[in-house]
Amino acid sequence: MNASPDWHSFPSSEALAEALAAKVADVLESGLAERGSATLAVSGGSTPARFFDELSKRQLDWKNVVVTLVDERFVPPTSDRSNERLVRERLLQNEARLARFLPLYSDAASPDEAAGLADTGLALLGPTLDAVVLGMGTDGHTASFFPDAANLDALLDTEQPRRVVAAHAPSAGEPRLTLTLPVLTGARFLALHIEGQEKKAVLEAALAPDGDKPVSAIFRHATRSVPVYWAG
Ligand SMILES: O=C1O[C@H](COP(=O)(O)O)[C@@H](O)[C@H](O)[C@H]1O
Repeated sequence: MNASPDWHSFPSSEALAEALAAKVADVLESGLAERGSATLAVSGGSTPARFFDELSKRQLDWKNVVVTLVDERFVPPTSDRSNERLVRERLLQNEARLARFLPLYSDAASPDEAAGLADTGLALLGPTLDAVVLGMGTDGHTASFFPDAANLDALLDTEQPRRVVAAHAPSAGEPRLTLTLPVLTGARFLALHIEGQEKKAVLEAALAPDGDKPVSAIFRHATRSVPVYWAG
């Protein structure tokens, strides 16, 4: 299916962060009410920090929420490139300090071994994540689906049995660990959070009928409409 983007545009990053935090908190609240626990996978990079600040202040039964990452750089959490570090510093604070965190990174001998360990951990969260918030780079990558990833076909395989795999792409800077396409598109709530005119133009091109960026695959294979949270 080709999921239509559902644009939510905001005049500022602050307004976006508040609205996205309210929506994600609602989704987690529903998961908690229906199943007694809820799962959330968030992206790293520079965009989500304000959203994390807002979400961390929401009143929820956080001790029954598991937070994990959409993708991670193969660096320890002490690195300023670590997505885990960002989540610990900006999301697992305030009310959300009680949430459990499932890292993708581990001190394994290789990214592939770390991905195997993270895959086992993710399986314990059940087949369907409650909420996933993706980001996107100006090259059209989302998660760690980089256009030049050597294993892009495996990352974007709709039948991929693994939940987490390693990604090796020269443009990524370091090896990555990433959730795979079926885990992301199968989430009960899946949103894309982008900011700025440049990313808007990249996404519009990716969503054109001939769009062929990694992020295009998300919309092509999502099972329901994907809200795009955008601030100019
Ligand atoms: O490398 C990454 O980049 C994307 C986008 O990051 P941003 O800095 O442009 O917001 C992010 O979604 C992904 O999680 C991260 O690992």
